[in-house]
Parts: sequence; C-alpha cells; structure tokens
Amino acid sequence: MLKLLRLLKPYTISVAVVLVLMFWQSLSQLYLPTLMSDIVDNGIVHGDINYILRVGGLMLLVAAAGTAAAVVAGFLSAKIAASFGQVLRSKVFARVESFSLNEFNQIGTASLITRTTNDITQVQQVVLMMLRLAVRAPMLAIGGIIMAVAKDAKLSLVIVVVIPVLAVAIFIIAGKGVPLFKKMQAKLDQLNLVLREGLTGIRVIRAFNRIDYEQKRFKDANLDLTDTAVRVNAIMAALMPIMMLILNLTTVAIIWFGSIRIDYGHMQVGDLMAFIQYVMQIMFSLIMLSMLLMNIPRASASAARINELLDMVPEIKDGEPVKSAAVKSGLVEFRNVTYSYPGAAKPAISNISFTAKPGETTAIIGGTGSGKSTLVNLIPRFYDIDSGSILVDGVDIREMAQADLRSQIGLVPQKAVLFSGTIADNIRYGKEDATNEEIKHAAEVAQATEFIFGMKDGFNTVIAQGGTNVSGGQKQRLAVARTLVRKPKIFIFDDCFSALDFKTEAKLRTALKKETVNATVLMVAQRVNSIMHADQIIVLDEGQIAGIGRHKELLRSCRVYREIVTSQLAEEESA
Ligand SMILES: Nc1ncnc2c1ncn2[C@@H]1O[C@H](COP(=O)(O)OP(=O)(O)OP(=O)(O)O)[C@@H](O)[C@H]1O
Repeated sequence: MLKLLRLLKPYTISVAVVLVLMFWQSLSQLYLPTLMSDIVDNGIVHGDINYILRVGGLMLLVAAAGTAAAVVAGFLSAKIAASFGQVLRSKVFARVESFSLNEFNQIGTASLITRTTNDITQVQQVVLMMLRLAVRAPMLAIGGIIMAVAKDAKLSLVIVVVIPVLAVAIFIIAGKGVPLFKKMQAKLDQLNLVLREGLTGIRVIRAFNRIDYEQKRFKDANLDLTDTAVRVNAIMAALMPIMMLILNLTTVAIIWFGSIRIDYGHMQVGDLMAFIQYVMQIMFSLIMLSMLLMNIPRASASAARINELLDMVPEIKDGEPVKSAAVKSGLVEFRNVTYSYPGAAKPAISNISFTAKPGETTAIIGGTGSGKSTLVNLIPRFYDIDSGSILVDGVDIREMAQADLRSQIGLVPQKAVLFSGTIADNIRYGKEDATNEEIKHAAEVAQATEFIFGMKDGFNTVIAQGGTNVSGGQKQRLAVARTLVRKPKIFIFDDCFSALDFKTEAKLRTALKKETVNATVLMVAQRVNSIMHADQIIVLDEGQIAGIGRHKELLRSCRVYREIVTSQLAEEESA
C-alpha cells in the first residue's frame, strides 16, 4: 500500500494544503465548545448580553472558518484521490499491455479487469479517507482529551474508563471484519469470471440449452459474494449501535458525576456542556479512525493484487543493446527452435528449422494441434522460445526492439478480431495515416468491397463491439485488409481463410500474390488446395517437421503429407 502511495508525490503541495486545512478545521472544532461554555458561564449566568453577542459572533466566525476549510479540503482531497486512481489505472493498463500471452493467462482476464477497476477503487477510497481523517481524527482525539482534562481533570476519569471499552469493541469488530474484507476481492474475481463466460459464450449457452446451468453458476457465485458482503456489513452495522450505546452511557455518566460536581460548586454548567462535547469529539474521532483502520486491510489486499501486476517483470523484453537489421527484407529463419507452453508435458513444437525467403510463400500444414499457430506466434514474440533461435533479416528477434520487429510483421490471426468503430477505422488500425485510397485498395484486394458497399453506410458502417454485426468470413476479410494496408515485409496468415468459400478464397489468393511479391509470406492452412502452389510447404506432425518441400516432392517423400492430401481428396470426392 505504501508503495502505491508514492504515486501521490506529484500532488505533495495539494496534500500538504489538505492536511493544513484539516488541522485548521480541527482547531476550530476544538475551540467552539470552550467558547460556548464561556457564553453560558460568563454571559448567560450573569445576564451579560454584550458578552453573549461578542463571543457568539466569534463562535460564528470560527465555525465559518472551519466550514470553509472543510469544504476546500473536501474538494481538494476528492480531486487528489480521483487523480491518484486515474494515474494508477493508466499505469496498470500500460503494464498489462506489455505482458506476454503467458502472463495474461497466469492472472486471467477476469482478474485483470477486477484489479484495474474495483481494486483500484478500494485503494482510491482509502486514500480519500486518509486525506480527510489522518490529521483530523487524531487531532480531535488528542486535542479533545487535553481540553476535557483542562475543563475538569477529575471528571476526565470517565474517559479513562470508556476508552479501553471502546478500544476492545473496535478490536473485536475489526478482527472479525478484516479477513472477510480480504475474501471479498477474490469472490468478486470469481463473479467476474462467470459473468464474462456467460456473456461471451451466450450463443453456445443458448444452443446447448444451458441457460439454467449458467444461471445457477452465476447465482452461486453471486450468492457467495453476497453472503460475504452481508456478513461484513452485519459486522460493520454492529459497530455504530455499539459505539452509540457506549457514547450515550458515557454522556449519562458525565451528566451524573458532573451534576454532583456542580452541586458541590467544583464545576460550572458551561464547563459541563463543553466537557460533554469534547467527549463526543473524542469518541467520534475514535470511531472514524476505526473505520479507516478497518478499510486499510481491504485496501492493502487490493494494493497487493495491484502490486502483483506492477511488479511482474514482463518475460519478453527488448534486447540490450537493441539490434536492428541493416537491410529490412523480411527473411525469416528458424534454427532448431523448441517451445513448450508453461506446465505442458511436452513441447508444442520441437527442433524446427527452416528459412522463409522474401518473395516466396512458405505454407505450414498439419493436423489440428500439430503446432502451426504456435510456430507463427513465435515470430512476433508473443512467446519466447526455450531453445534455438529465430532470426529476422539475420538478427535474433530477442535482440531486437519489439516495436521494430512487429512493425515489419502483418499478422492475420486465426480468430479475426475487430474493434468497435467503423469499417474504415478497423482497416486503418493497420496504418494510422492510411489514406482513403489505400483503405479502399486494401479492401479490394481482400475481396471485401462487395459486401462493404452492400452495407448501408459503406466504409462508414459501424462495427458492433466484438464485430458481431459481420459474418465470420467478412470479419476475416476485414482482418486481411487491415494487414494489407500496413504493407509489411512479413505476412503471417494463420488459417485465416477458413470461413471463405472456395471461389472467394481463390480470388483473394490471386489478388494477394500481386500485393506480396517482395514480401515473405507464411501461410498456415488446413486445406491442401489453399497451399499446394506455395514455394515451400512445411508439414508439421505433433510439433515436429515431418517434411519440407514443394507439393509434388512432398507427395512423393512425405507420408504425413500424403495422408493429408488423400484424406482431403476422399472428402471432396465423396462430397
Ligand atoms: N496457450 C496455450 N497454453 C498451453 N497449451 C497450448 C496453448 N495454446 C496451444 N497449446 C497446445 O499446443 C499445441 C499446439 O497448438 P497450436 O494451436 O499451435 O496447434 P495448431 O496446429 O495451430 O492447431 P489448429 O489447427 O487446431 O489451430 C496443442 O497441443 C495445444 O493444446
């Protein structure tokens, strides 16, 4: 938590102003009962109207000054806390963006969302409470004790009895509440996870008639969180009545003993009234402090979850010193590359060596789960390899700047992802300064113009969140256009034509050929038809290369390739 508080450094002056204003407000609060007792003892008792008006006026001034300080401090502290939250959220988001896919998987998307939103809000709230109470509550408590003792030392013995009772009550309540506060964050994660799955998988849930099951899952997670929240709130709710009971009993005791002392002439009425107010101030400040102390553990639990993200050292870093290729032609070389996913029993790909040259198409084919996507995902360094090396233009990609490497790559992923915005925005995502002509040309090559112009607003048609208002094949073509507009040196098409019909795919491949004449093209495919004309075909089998060559050579020399071809031909013939 302290570590995060360092983010308040740019607001040091504002924080200091808030603390000074709070100090001022506390002083005024401590002074008011004394003024009131003066009015009673010297003004009312002696019937001195002038005194009452004079001191009453002073009281008004002191109260107004205290209120003004409270208003300004309240405004400033809210501003500081909100800015603190904003800076922290940006910091966490920036860090998460630099995570490798393994780090993403380690924390989980649901938890990443909770940490960036709810956890930061928890810390932000405590920062606000601290700013408002850190000076005021101790000052009122200590100042109140001093003033009460000054008014009547003997009567102050009541406070000596009450404070330990109050402390024990707070201690018991905090002891029960704090562990539950910590549990709540983990339960919120779980609820977010179920909610996310329930929303993103809605089609499958409906298709499989699993709505009841999902509702139960959500209900369970929701109830679990609610139960804990209810228990925490029940405990917190007990705090107030207990405090008020102690407070009222204390007032009764003070009036009881105070009236006896007044009877004996040891005390004046005004002093007794002031005394009661000081005791109230002391007790309220202790209640406020206890609230703050109870919220701190919850915020610390949140802070620990946030720090876990901030402290995570991204496993994928730029090389030091950064190397850059002299000639950027897009030559990709794999040398004995092996990679295993964390926790996997065996490598997803092993001992892969090949060269993909500019101006040529290197196709990768193999059964499902044979490691095709893994292989191409290693080129933009989504994961770092275990052994061997991957070179782009003769430089090991681990020695390059990631931004430099990725600027040369145009990747169309297996699952096309679109962002909310217009079709033009989505294509322009590949190149920020792309002209309208470039966008149109990219769409033409990707065989997307026909359906784009078929839409009401053409290129200005708005894509819904997650691209739900376009078909799978349309999404794939827009993803291809987005990559084409980038004009990279290396194209990676990861099985991204799977949703296209044969005719559209053939047209797209022919158009692509012209666009990629000088580039290195890596094309993952399931269908032999899509890649049989490639300059080089890599056949993957259980993460290993079963054969490399052209279609005809492989038909002769590679058993796995022959099996793939014959199985697909048999399918087509039977179709
Ligand atoms: N994020 C991951 N974590 C752990 N294992 C993974 C992960 N992604 C893939 N794998 C495993 O790695 C192996 C290769 O997967 P990969 O996605 O590269 O296969 P693929 O050939 O592209 O399959 P497909 O054609 O079905 O897309 C599989 O056994 C898969 O279970």
